[in-house]
Amino acid sequence: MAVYTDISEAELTAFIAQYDVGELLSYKGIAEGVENTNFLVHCEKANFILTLYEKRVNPDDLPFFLNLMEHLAQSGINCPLPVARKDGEVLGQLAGRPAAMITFLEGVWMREPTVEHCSAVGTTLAKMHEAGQSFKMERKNSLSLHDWRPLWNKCMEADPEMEASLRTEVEATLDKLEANWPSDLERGVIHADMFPDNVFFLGGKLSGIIDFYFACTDALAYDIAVCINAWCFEPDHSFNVEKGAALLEAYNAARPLSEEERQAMPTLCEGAALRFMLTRFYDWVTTPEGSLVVKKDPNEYIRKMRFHAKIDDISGYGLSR
Ligand SMILES: Nc1ncnc2c1ncn2[C@@H]1O[C@H](COP(=O)(O)OP(=O)(O)OP(=O)(O)O)[C@@H](O)[C@H]1O
Ligand SMILES: N[C@@H](CCO)C(=O)O
Repeated sequence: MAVYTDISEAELTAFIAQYDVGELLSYKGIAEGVENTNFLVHCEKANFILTLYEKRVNPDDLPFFLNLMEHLAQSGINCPLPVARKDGEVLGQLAGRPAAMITFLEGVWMREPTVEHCSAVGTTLAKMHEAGQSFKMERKNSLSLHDWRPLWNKCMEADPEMEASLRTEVEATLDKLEANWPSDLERGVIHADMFPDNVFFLGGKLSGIIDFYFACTDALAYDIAVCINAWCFEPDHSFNVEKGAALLEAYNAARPLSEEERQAMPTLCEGAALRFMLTRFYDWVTTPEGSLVVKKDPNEYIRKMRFHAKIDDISGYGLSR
C-alpha cells in the first residue's frame, strides 16, 4: 500500500484550512501506486486527491509537474488540476513532505485492456504530445539512457547473489542501447509512465490521465515505446500485435510518425523495457520485507527486453511501413 507517510486528522484539518474547500469531512489512504503517498480527501465543497511526494520526486521538479497538469487541462487533455490555496500557492508541506491537492478524476483503470483501449491510448498520447508543444518549461528525464547504467550498478551492489548470466545480459543490453540510442528524434513533453493504472475510462471512453510525476522533456516516440510495453502484452507475457497495431495506428493518425521514429521504435521499446526493469529490480531488492508496498515484478520486463531485442522493424509491432 502506498502510504509511506501517515498523517493525523489534526494535521490534515490544519492543512485543509489553507484551501477554500470547506470543512474536512473524511479521508482515507489509497492502497494503489508505488511512488507517492496518496489520500482521498472528502471536503464540504468537493473530493480531492492529496499527494505527499516521496523518494523519487525531487521537490524542485514539482512546479514543472503541477504547471504541466494545468497547461494540459487548459489545452483540452483531461487530467487533474492542482488546487490553489487561499494564498495562491499550489505546493505546501504536510508531515515534513512536499504536498499538493489535485482535483479528483472520475473513472476506473482497465485491468484487462482491449484493442479498443489501446487505440484510445494511442490517440490521447498523440494529442497530449501536441498539447505539450506549447508548454514552456523543460525537465530532463531523470531515468533516461545515461541514468540506466548507474542504476544497474546499484542493483548489482544491492543484490550480490544475482545470477552471472543476468549481469552479462543486462550489460550487453546497456552496451547495445548506448551505441544505438537515437539522438535526433522530435522532442517535447512526455508522460513517461502512461501505464494502464494511470489512464481512466468511463463508459468505454478514455476519461483522463493521472500521475505526471515522471513527465519530462524527451523524444516523443519514447513515450509510445513505454505504452507499447505497458499496454500491448498479455498476462502470459506474449505480445499482442493487434493491440500494438491499434495503438500505433491511432497515434499515427493523430500525429504522423517520422521515418526516424519508425526506425528507432525497436531500440526505444527495448530501452523502455530496461528502464522499468531497473526501477522494479531496484525496488525489489531494496524494499524491506514486511513493507506495505506491493512490489512490481522485474522479470516481466526482462522478458519484454528479450522480446524487443528480436524485433528489427516497426512492422513487428503491427504498423505496416
Ligand atoms: N486525480 C485523481 N483522481 C482520482 N483518483 C486518483 C487521482 N490521482 C490518483 N488517484 C488514485 O490514486 C492511485 C495512485 O495514484 P498515482 O498513480 O498517482 O500514485 P503513484 O504512487 O505515483 O503510482 P505509480 O505506481 O503509478 O507511479 C491511482 O491508481 C488512483 O486510484
Ligand atoms: N509504472 C511503473 C511504476 C511506477 O513507476 C511500473 O509499472 O513499474
